[in-house]
Amino acid sequence: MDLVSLALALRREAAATNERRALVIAGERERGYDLLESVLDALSVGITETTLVGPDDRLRCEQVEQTGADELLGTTRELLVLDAHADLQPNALGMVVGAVDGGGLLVLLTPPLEEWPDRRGRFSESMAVPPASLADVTGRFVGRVAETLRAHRGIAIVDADSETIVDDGLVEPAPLQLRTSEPATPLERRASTESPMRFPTAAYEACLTGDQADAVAAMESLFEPDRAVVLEANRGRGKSSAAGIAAGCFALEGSDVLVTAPAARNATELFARTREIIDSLEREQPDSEPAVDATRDGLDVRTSAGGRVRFRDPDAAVRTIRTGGECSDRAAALDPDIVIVDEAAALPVSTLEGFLETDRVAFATTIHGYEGAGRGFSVRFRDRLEEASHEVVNRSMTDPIRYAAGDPLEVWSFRALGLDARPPVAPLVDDATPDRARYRALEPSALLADESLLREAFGLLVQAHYRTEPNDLARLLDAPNLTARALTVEGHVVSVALLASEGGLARETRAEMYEGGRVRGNLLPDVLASQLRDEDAGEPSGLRVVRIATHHAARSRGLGSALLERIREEFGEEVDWLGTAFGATPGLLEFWGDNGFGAVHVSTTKNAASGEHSTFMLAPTSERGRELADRHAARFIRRLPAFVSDSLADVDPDVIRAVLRTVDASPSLALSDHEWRVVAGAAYGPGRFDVDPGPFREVVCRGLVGDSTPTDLAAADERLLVARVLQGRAWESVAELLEYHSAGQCRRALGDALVPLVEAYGTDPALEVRDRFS
Ligand SMILES: CC(=O)SCCNC(=O)CCNC(=O)[C@H](O)C(C)(C)COP(=O)(O)OP(=O)(O)OC[C@H]1O[C@@H](n2cnc3c(N)ncnc32)[C@H](O)[C@@H]1OP(=O)(O)O
Ligand SMILES: Nc1ncnc2c1ncn2[C@@H]1O[C@H](COP(=O)(O)OP(=O)(O)OP(=O)(O)O)[C@@H](O)[C@H]1O
Repeated sequence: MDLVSLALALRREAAATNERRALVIAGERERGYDLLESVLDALSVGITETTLVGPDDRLRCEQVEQTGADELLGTTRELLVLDAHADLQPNALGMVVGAVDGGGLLVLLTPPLEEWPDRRGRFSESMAVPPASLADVTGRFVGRVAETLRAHRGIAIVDADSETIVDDGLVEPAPLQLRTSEPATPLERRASTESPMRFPTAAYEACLTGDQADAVAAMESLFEPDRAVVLEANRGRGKSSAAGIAAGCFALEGSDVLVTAPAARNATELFARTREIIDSLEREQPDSEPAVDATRDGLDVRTSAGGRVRFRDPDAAVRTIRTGGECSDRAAALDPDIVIVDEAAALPVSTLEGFLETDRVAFATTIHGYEGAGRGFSVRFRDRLEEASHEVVNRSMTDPIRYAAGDPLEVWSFRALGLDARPPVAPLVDDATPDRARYRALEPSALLADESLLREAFGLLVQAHYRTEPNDLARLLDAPNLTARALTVEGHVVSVALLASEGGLARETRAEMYEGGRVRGNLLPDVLASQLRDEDAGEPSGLRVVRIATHHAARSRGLGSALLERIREEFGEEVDWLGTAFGATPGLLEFWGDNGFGAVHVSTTKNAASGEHSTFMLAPTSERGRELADRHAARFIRRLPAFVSDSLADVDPDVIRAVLRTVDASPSLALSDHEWRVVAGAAYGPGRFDVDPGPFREVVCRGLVGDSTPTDLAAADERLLVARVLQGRAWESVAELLEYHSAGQCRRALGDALVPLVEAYGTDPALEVRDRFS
């Protein structure tokens, strides 16, 4: 068989099964393009159905760079060509495979497969983090891709240089078994369930799979108040469409449905289904007005029953819900009846929480995305959803829509990119304890040799962290600055940490950082040098815990702490410090604080993904590390009063309290006699905080920094001291935030909260004031 016949045979097979096939053309690049041209001529796929992903615009079709492959998300092509000669971006590979339609073909242009792992492209360069260089970056990830291409079905491999077919990739599917009965249609499936059908039958006729019908049926529960529906699915299972069909049905009933998603373009499929169902049902009613698109982009659809489906970006959507009818913006003023959040996993948890203020809400979320295997939704938001008053209806969707179940390219890409990596099932680890656990390194070679170890370790990292992507798997295997450690029980991973070497930088690199230049990796030295203006911060060497996770079935038993302890034992002699940076929550700050990490900085802006401010922490392991940590802790407490009232004024007071508690330094307190009289006057007498906040801030910092907080200070007092004194929030907003009846009550409470601080630190003039008023 020649290459053209092979390509035609692959396409035929793909079309017959509604699966996808891949053709790898491996060899010299120009030769590969020559062969590709002949394949394209023979396949005669339309230009609009073909895309080349690669560095040069060489074919007569759309072309995008690998770094721009996210344009393909949510779209499909019959033919996708990925030119991986000069570079392979792991995330792009995932997105490209995801965009091949059922019946379609993926063509990969690669160097000779045996040489491919030795090539270094832009992605490899991005892993050359100083002091390491490109020569230290390995090619294991590409080796894994090549090996899995060889091993998986449905993937043909052609040697372009010798023009030989190494593997024809044909699966030769058995002819379809004669079925004794036709499977139920989505409508029949819905009709066969016990619950009465509340959407019109057309809604179920519009569904493409039984799973989708189940999802639409779950959405019917939003007819009742206090319901939250969660639709979880891999990509391309039709969850957005299910939500769109349901939105249309509610609007046909006269409801106002607000749809939100990270970006308007994410909502196009949803609105397409909404419009289809509304158009089809309104056409049946002779005297009805047609659905009106009030906006040019089609993201506002109305029905003759007065219903509406409209898009708002997430922040505007939350504002709409919070302000309800009191909003001055007329368009936003309408309080929606139902809110649908699409691609919820890509939104910050703080934004998601805002949607819980509405009583009928649906979240559609991707489990294994091609752009990332993010599970932020399940990791962080699930608990909060369970605590809310809504009754939660969960549906997961597994039947793919764009191609048949069991499609070989999905199986291959999930394996090669770790997209379906999962932690061990709970029963395997739920009796894990620190003394039964074994500490082990997860060397790349060991991970490659043991697929189940790799799946468990990477799966745990994915599950624990919002947006762990194929790029992260590649980094784990190839980046010279990264390493991983785990605790296992009976061979199963129960706790895992990803570690990055940082610091140990040459003088020139440090100077570059200090002068604002971009130096790869080295997050902590970079923040300390470029933002906190410490040119020497990159000199000591350190180990940053990039990510740590304990299996959810074994948390709070000391495993995470034990893992950190073992890491400290192993690396303590080699490095000067351990460090970490993460989206600050009170619980996590407590975990790190208990493990000897002290905060030295909090980012001035929120992390776009987590919606939280990052905290930077150090735990010294040598004298040099101690000097670095002490210097930054001392500077941190010095700048705290001004810093918190400025950049951190909107942060949750509990986060600020937790940050302060971890700081490894004690602020000095040098108020003048007069200043002490002012503070004591507000604590015991008619004095006022707002006429001279400076001395109060110093006293409160002294009280809340470190772990020697006066014991009679209650948590509620601490919150008030943070919100009013340190953050400088107005009385009214503090009263509202902390649920005081009035600003006046809040004022009086502040006086009381100051008392333990004056008792603990006040000098004689302060005590004289106290005695005078008591
Ligand atoms: C750089 C980073 O990776 S930061 C991100 C850390 N990872 C995650 O958030 C992933 C999800 N969480 C986890 O996997 C785990 O909770 C870890 C890794 C944070 C802690 O692992 P564990 O094995 O539970 O740690 P360990 O048992 O030693 O300590 C638990 C203590 O940490 C604190 N803690 C940790 N996380 C939380 C939290 N989310 N909320 C409240 N307290 C917490 C508590 O003090 C807890 O003790 P408690 O349960 O008695 O109240
Ligand atoms: N009921 C339907 N009618 C017509 N087309 C549909 C239907 N359901 C899904 N599709 C098509 O299948 C593809 C995947 O559907 P959809 O975008 O709803 O899935 P998804 O699970 O949200 O996937 P993704 O996460 O990739 O957005 C889309 O191209 C969509 O047009």
